[in-house]
Order: sequence, then C-alpha cells, then structure tokens
Amino acid sequence: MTDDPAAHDTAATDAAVTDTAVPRADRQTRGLAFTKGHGTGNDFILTLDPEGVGRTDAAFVAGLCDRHRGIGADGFIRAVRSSSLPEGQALLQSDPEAEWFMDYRNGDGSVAQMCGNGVRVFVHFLLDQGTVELQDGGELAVGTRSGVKRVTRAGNGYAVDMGPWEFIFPDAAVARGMDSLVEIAGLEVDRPALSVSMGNPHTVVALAELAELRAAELHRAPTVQPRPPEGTNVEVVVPAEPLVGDDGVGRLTMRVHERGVGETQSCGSGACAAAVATRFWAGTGAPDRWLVEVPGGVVGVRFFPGPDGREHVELSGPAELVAEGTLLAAY
Ligand SMILES: N[C@@H](CCC[C@H](N)C(=O)O)C(=O)O
Repeated sequence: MTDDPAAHDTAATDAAVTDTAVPRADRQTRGLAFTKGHGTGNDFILTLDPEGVGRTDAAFVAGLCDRHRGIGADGFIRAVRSSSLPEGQALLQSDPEAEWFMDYRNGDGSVAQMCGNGVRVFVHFLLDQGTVELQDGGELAVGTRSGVKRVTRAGNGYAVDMGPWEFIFPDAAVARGMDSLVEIAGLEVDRPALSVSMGNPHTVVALAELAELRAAELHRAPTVQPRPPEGTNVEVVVPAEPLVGDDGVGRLTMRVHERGVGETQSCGSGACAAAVATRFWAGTGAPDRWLVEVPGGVVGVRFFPGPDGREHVELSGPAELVAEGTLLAAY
C-alpha cells in the first residue's frame, strides 16, 4: 500500500487501521443507523451525526466500507452540524448559511477534501432525513473541506458549484499542455497527463480510442511522475469523435482510479477535471458544456463565471438512496 503513488500518504491511515488508541469500549458501533446511497454508481454509507460525536477513525470507516466484511461502499459520509466541527466553525465565519458539513472519507478511511458525487447524495440524504427543506430550484449551502459548496435541486437531480479549477503544476501545464507521465497497467507506454485541482487532486490522461480505455487495468494504482504533493485520483478519458455534438455540447468517456478507493463507477470531481483538461487541450472555441460518460452513468459539467470573478465548474447528476439499516458489527 505504501508503494501506491496514486494514494494518500498512507502512513497515517495504516497506523490508524491497527490503532489501539481507540479504547475498546468506544469501538462499540452496534446500533448505528446508516443509509446507503449512490451517484452514478459511486456509492456511499451516510450517517446523521449532528453533534459530531460518532467514530470516524480509519479502522471503523475501512471496516464499514469493506465489500465482504462490512456494508461496502466507495466512501463514508457523516452529516455534522458545521458548528460541531472546527473545520465547519471556520467556514461559518464567512458563510453562516452552511449549517451542515459533509464530513467525507474514502473507503480506506483517508480524509479527502471534496467529493462531487458525494455532495449531491449528501443533500438528498439530508432531505430524506427531514433535516433540511429544499424546493425544486432551491439552493443549499454545504460545508466541505474544500470550502462552502452550493447545491441546487432539480427533482432527484442536483447541480453543485464545485468552485474554481486550478492546474496543480501551472507552469508545465501552460508551457507544454502536460505536466506528468502516467504508467497504467495494461497500456504499453507511459502517457502524458495534466493534473487539475477541483479542491481535491486529479491527473487526467487522454487515450486515442475506447479499446485502450477498456485495456487499462485501473484496479491497480497508476504511477504518476511527478506525483502531486497529496497524491492524486487518475482519470483516463477518450474524447468523442467529433468532440462537440450538433447541440454544442462536448462529450467524453472516462474511467477512474480513485485515491483511497481503487477503480470506481464514477467520480464527480474527476469528471470536472476531465472536462477541464479536455477543454484545455481542445483550445479556443471549445464548449462550456460537457457530458461525461462513466461506467455508472452520465454526469454533466458546465463552466461559468463565478461570483468571485473566477471561472467555476458546475457538476450535475442524479442522487439515489437505496437502503437504510442498523449496524450490528463492532469494529
Ligand atoms: N477519492 C477522492 C475523493 C472522492 C471523489 C468522489 N468520488 C467524487 O465524486 O468527486 C479523493 O481522494 O480525492
């Protein structure tokens, strides 16, 4: 695991998995109420913990997310009142509307800054719990480790302003249109890539054809050189031919290896990063609207001028809740 360049610095996670610092009495999680949901197949275990008192240590989260010995999910999301967490309290200073904080963890228990599919499912979960009200067209401010995100409802679909995108290695990106080389199992030569931050890090690789996309063995972590400082999620994309349809919308097909998870059916922030990179490579005149096909469905990406004067990225797509239950295990 420690050789996995696409993963977080896993030392802390590994230590926490075998952590005996959590007193045995506090490991009792039997009776915990949970909901299972997904956005285009990117699946999450959600719990409501307004006061922020529940367990979030890596051993617990990894146990819950284990697909054989737990409930199984790509990630764990805890709904906490922003006022109950230091990160949330800091956000409330500048944005008092963000009453709820999406406390997100990857399936291996590592903390990630942002989850684009997760934040849509999070809002759907809060509505289902009766914790918030949101009419069609209404907007909810959500606290995240990547700042406050505004989520708009359209039926069971949600659109989130993910905020501004940034190149992780801006000098190389602008000078060469790529900043790193990625070795992907199943593909013969290393591929050039562009690393984009959507609050969390992504490295996007363009392939020429769908056969190559199918050949990529994404259950293995790709090797990225140079590796973004906090690790990275790797998106492999094939731009459509033609890239832009008669409707003026750009299209691409994507698979992803997520940091802290492995291959997933979808990654919302990854779809945004894939659209950023593809639009950049396409040059002047490339569209502001994109449809990104992932193994679990299709998500929309739109570029627009944000209220802060920077270009923002909107992610849209469905959110589904599929089950609720009570935990029997003590991890
Ligand atoms: N694995 C990611 C966090 C989760 C991203 C998510 N699936 C999405 O929809 O954006 C990371 O470690 O950054």
